[in-house]
Amino acid sequence: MTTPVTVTVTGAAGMIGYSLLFRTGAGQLLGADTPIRLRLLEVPQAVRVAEGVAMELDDCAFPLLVDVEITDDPKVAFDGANLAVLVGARPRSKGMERSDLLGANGAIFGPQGRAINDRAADDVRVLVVGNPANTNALIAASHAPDVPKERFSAMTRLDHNRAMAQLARHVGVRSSQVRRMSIWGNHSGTQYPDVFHTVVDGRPGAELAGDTQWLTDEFIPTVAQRGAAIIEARGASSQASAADAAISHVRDWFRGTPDGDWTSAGVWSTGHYGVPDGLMCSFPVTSDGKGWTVVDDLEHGEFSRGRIDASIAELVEEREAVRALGLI
Ligand SMILES: NC(=O)c1ccc[n+]([C@@H]2O[C@H](COP(=O)([O-])OP(=O)(O)OC[C@H]3O[C@@H](n4cnc5c(N)ncnc54)[C@H](O)[C@@H]3O)[C@@H](O)[C@H]2O)c1
Ligand SMILES: O=C(O)C[C@H](O)C(=O)O
Repeated sequence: MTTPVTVTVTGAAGMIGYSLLFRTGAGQLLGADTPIRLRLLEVPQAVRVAEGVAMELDDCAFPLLVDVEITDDPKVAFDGANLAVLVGARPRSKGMERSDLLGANGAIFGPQGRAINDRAADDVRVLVVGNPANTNALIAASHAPDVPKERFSAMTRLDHNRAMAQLARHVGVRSSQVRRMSIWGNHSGTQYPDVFHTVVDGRPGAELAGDTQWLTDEFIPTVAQRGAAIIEARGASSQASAADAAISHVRDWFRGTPDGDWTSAGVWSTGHYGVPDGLMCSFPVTSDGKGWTVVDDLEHGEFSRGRIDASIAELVEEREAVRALGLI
């Protein structure tokens, strides 16, 4: 049997964890040929719930699931991790300012970044799901100086999938007929879902983008505000779709994106498209199974550029805020 891959999941007792862990056990994260050793990290008061989740994982008798360990200690959780999926985060509570939220999450993602640096396997890759995902990823990466920055990514795959579904519905095709969607910027209301470079049922998406009213009044706000709309409808944030997006993100990262297509992920910027260095910014990306590569040379008109710049400005603001708090 192949050597098991050690996967650490934080926030294992939470809602996304409850979807993600069972699909992981079933082999959907890394493929049906890869045995997995799971390490679950939770805060002390949620360890008992995580133990219950682990009991249910046992009861599935997943052939690929070699072992499940639960801990409240990041050093133990990330020991030997080949993949870390950082889901656990501090949600925004009533009356909490954005800077309070960034500060509270900094206190989580800083120490976790440090523990990944000190304890994880040499080939560790880290996906940050917990919000604010881009800036949490930036904080974690900043505390892991020995881990190459390109091994960290922030999840914008849910936005990507939402954009594919909305575009497919608008055109009247299946989402499998939409290729080359791109999410630019931050996983927030300022994100820019870009249809200009899509190919829809073999036709250039730029033709559809001619319908500026649909783009501006429907498509962009629907995608960018979808998380809030789900919270309003369910009374809880996206759970199954977020777990599904995490699965797709990891699968493409480890097994490669399909030929002729790309996906979207928040990655460490190194000057692509004029984005300042060292921001965890969403770009269109491909993977050869070893790592992400930003898709180069896409041209942007004024409409797109203005929106991309607005989202980058927000990422810069968040970086300044966590810098001012001494978190990076
Ligand atoms: N990037 C995205 O597209 C996306 C989509 C949906 C949700 N999210 C975010 O994902 C996060 C988790 O969502 P959820 O619905 O599972 O929330 P949840 O509140 O149900 O679960 C979060 C879990 O994290 C745990 N946790 C908190 N601090 C921790 C720490 N220091 N170490 C380990 N575990 C810790 C909590 O105890 C809780 O069990 C939230 O921040 C949410 O906003 C991101
Ligand atoms: O949890 C949220 O605030 C929303 C979430 O990031 C989402 O996009 O569904």
